[in-house]
Amino acid sequence: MVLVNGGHRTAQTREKRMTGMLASVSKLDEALRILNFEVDIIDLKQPSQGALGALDTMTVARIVKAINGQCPISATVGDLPMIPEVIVSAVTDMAATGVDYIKIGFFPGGDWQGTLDALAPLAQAGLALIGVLFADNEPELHTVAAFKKAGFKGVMLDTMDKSSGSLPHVLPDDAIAEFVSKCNELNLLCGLAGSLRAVDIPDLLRRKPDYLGFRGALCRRHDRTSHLDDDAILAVKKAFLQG
Ligand SMILES: O=C[C@H](O)COP(=O)(O)O
Repeated sequence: MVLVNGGHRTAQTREKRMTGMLASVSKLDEALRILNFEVDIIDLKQPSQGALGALDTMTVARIVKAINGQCPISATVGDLPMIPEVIVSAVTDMAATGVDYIKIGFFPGGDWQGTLDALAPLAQAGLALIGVLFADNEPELHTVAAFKKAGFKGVMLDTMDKSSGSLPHVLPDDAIAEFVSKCNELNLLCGLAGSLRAVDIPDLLRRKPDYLGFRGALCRRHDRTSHLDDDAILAVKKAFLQG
């Protein structure tokens, strides 16, 4: 079980093995609106700024205060270069907002190991860090062990190029299965995302990740930079229930 912020918010238990729904939102009114749909994690990001575009920390802090522990919250630190001091600074700033999880994209190039080494003390100090690997960047799945070693709480697979299709289109099923099983083996929270559509949900649920993450599928015309759409959100919720 993962307890954060003194344990008043609890991520789902590994024993339960139910897949939760992570919903990405970009502003306070969207966060309050998605709360009504009883999602499992509210993920704060600015989709117009990239795959893991960040919201400014003042906005994040305001949303954390408004949600007031009713749902776990994650936030991204942006599409940043893999320079240890740049990432550590962004993570430290984001941690001050009180979010439960901080998502860090591991983009091609740069100093991955140096970044992990620099983040390890923050993880040891209690920050719940989630590494994000990109399925359309030929992810080396053996790197999952390095996240565990650095003290990360979990790892997500997402896509960088949102026009490249949904995760099951860019990564073969056996690679997705291998990723989930590697995370389980290492007792890391495991998330799958990447332009997922409601039709992708049943097959991915069979892999039993801890979370499936969505932005585009929750929006008008499946446009991740557009507004949330209640019918689209309900279609995703329904696919979860039927899966
Ligand atoms: O963390 C999940 C992402 O926000 C997924 O965004 P997307 O569904 O538009 O690829």
